[in-house]
Amino acid sequence: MKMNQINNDHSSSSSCNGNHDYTNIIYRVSFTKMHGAGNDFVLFKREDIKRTIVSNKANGHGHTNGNSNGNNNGNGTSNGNGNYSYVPSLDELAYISKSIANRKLGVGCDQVIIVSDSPSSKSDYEMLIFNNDGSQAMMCGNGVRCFSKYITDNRIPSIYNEDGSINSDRVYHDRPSQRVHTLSGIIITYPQKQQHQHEGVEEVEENGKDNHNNNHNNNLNNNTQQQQQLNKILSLTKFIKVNMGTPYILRTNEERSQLLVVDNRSVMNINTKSIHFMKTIYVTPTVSLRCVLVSMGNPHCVIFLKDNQGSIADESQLESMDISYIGRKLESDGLFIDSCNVEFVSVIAQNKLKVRVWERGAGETLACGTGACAVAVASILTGKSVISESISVEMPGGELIIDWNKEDNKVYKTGPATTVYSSEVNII
Ligand SMILES: N[C@@H](CCC[C@H](N)C(=O)O)C(=O)O
Repeated sequence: MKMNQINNDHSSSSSCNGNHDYTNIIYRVSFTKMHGAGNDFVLFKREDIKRTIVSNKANGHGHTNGNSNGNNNGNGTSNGNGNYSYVPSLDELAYISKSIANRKLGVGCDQVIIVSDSPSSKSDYEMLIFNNDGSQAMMCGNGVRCFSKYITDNRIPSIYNEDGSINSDRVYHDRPSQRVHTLSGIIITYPQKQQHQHEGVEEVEENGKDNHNNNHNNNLNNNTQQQQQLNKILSLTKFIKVNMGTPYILRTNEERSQLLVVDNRSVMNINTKSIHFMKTIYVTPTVSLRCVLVSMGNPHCVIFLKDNQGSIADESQLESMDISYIGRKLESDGLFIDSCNVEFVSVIAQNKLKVRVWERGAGETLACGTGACAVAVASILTGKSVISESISVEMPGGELIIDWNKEDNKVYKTGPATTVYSSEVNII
């Protein structure tokens, strides 16, 4: 479920009797740029996309209308000047995401995250994810923390009340947890759980209400201003905990055909025998790698450098090694049912791992949330880490804390979500 072929003709022109006909679609999107440990995102609500169609075909003069082109019949209502707020198709979302994610011609990001209404009362919101190559992703661990902060900061109401009834007045309720529908199932975030770093720092009201006399006021104002600035800085980053669900063994193409398994994954727990997930993969005719294959809702191929000494690099070379060659090679290896993300790991201590990631559809990123979970699970399964304690996964952009809970067999991840700025972008 990775690639959505982008099949849009977003502009067209033809020449007949010397006349030049054209139709152009222009999208305007209000967005927020965020990142989670350096894995960067552009977030917006589905309804924040406005579309204008500019055409001279109807009367030979410049003309705008609200009709969509042949491939994408979006629905919408015009405000009279050709600007349309409407429901874009999945093809259009892929096209828009790829354009926005372009680091030279757009805003630039690893993934685009689109906030949508939940498809059922079982969840509160829906999160759509597109990699920067325009392919749709099933899950994004860093993205879901940013999603959760974006919902809370912008007080975006769910269309469902907590009891499952329709929230017809669209009233926002702060919830201790948010159920986020993704292509790989429902992920639960805990937006108010401040953990690590800024825990316990008090926030004051913006207008500093408790000023009583003038002398006192100046000091208080200074303090209040400082405090307000601190609040602003603190509110830019929040530490959010996420229940990332159950880890799975990732099945290969061969296994799927041999075992006739319908799904490309099967559930795993701490007792899972290593035979199921350890694989030897040839990256050249003479170089093979021992990998652990894990699904955290999306596919991961975890390579511990210490298990592959002499093959690609020593553990001490993690920071300097070129991961793009093997990353690309594995991403497109026929072994995988739908490509994969690749993690390169150095074990610093029992529960401290250093990781670099090659993401399918995005290349090397500064961090990967699902990747950090997959690495922690792989480390426990292969006896390098212990399950009863938190595992620190350090990536080039920051640290994520992972806990695999033996009781419910779920993986919990805590890490930062940071707001960078909000703006608007045109896509032509
Ligand atoms: N950065 C992500 C994962 C994004 C999707 C991935 N590239 C895929 O296609 O599976 C994360 O933080 O998990």
